[in-house]
Amino acid sequence: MDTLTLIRPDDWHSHLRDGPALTQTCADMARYMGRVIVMPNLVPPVTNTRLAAEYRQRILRSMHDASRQFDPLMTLYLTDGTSAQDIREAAATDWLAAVKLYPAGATTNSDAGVNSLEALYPVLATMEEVDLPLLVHGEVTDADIDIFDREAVFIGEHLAPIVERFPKLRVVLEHITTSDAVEFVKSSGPQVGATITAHHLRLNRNDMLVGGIKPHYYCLPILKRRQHQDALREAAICEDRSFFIGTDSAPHEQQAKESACGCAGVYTAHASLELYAEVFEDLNALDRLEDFASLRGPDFYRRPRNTEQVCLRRVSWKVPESIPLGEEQMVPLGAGESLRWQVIEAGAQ
Ligand SMILES: NC(=O)N[C@@H](CC(=O)O)C(=O)O
Ligand SMILES: [Zn+2]
Ligand SMILES: [Zn+2]
Repeated sequence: MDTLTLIRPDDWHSHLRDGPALTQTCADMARYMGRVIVMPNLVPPVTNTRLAAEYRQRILRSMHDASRQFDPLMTLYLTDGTSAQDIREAAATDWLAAVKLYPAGATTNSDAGVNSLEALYPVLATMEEVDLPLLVHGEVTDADIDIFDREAVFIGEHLAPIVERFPKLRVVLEHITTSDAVEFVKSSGPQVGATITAHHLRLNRNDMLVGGIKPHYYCLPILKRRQHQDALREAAICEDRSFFIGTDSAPHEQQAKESACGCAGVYTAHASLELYAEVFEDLNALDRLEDFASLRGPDFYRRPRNTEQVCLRRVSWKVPESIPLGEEQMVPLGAGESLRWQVIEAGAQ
């Protein structure tokens, strides 16, 4: 098989950043994606509908030069101060698609995140009532919990109680990294979904740490051991439709990652579909890629499936060593390496 045609995918978890960075991130998204769930972890964070509307306008403006447009679906950043009124205002729009929970201190730009989840239960009750999904960065931040255990502990201590207490609340456990997460999602009802990134499908912690530390593989939740990677690969191609695409493409300037204290985040938007296609091919499951990338997400979010198509061609091409990010440069996943599939540009279809 030398070409692969899919209904146009969507990216259900992406960081576009702001300002000059939008030129590159939006152009990359526009090449593949019909809709993008835009993460709200700007500085300052996107905590209400007005800020989200302004951010959305900046994104739409920076798409002017892109070959085509994607539909930015915005998210609200949950804080200790989020009110039921904030939730109702968000739910009244059709472009504010979800609310994002960052435990305070868990990841990049999460200082304004939630300190006590239990204190926000009234807000979660409103979200359940108005049917606004909760997206979760699922890691505890306790200093005495090992970084490799933080997702599993979060699931047991925080996520399971939420899912039990709010049975109709739609929840997405974002960028899952462990077999514990896979098992939890499988054992929950269809209101609990999970996104899986291309880098967590392709890499494990040996890739990051053996033979020298690779700062461009450092992201949160951190890459886990091989057995967990295998569980994610199995989940991505299994019959359970709760697992779907979400790249967590997260650009950082090269200097900020190649540093004594490097930032967490991996940029994959330059080749998102190609990176997933290689994994699915390695698993002999290319026929499952469309369901994962293009169908399950809209079904979970209760939005129409896209009607356009994208076409990939089997051709070897080399990922650039670095690409622009505003005035700076960033190192994308697979920099300098060859990929086996390439999306044929929209104009050439
Ligand atoms: N995944 C990451 O390692 N980083 C993300 C934040 C996030 O999604 O946790 C970022 O914004 O850089
Ligand atoms: Zn996250
Ligand atoms: Zn993210």
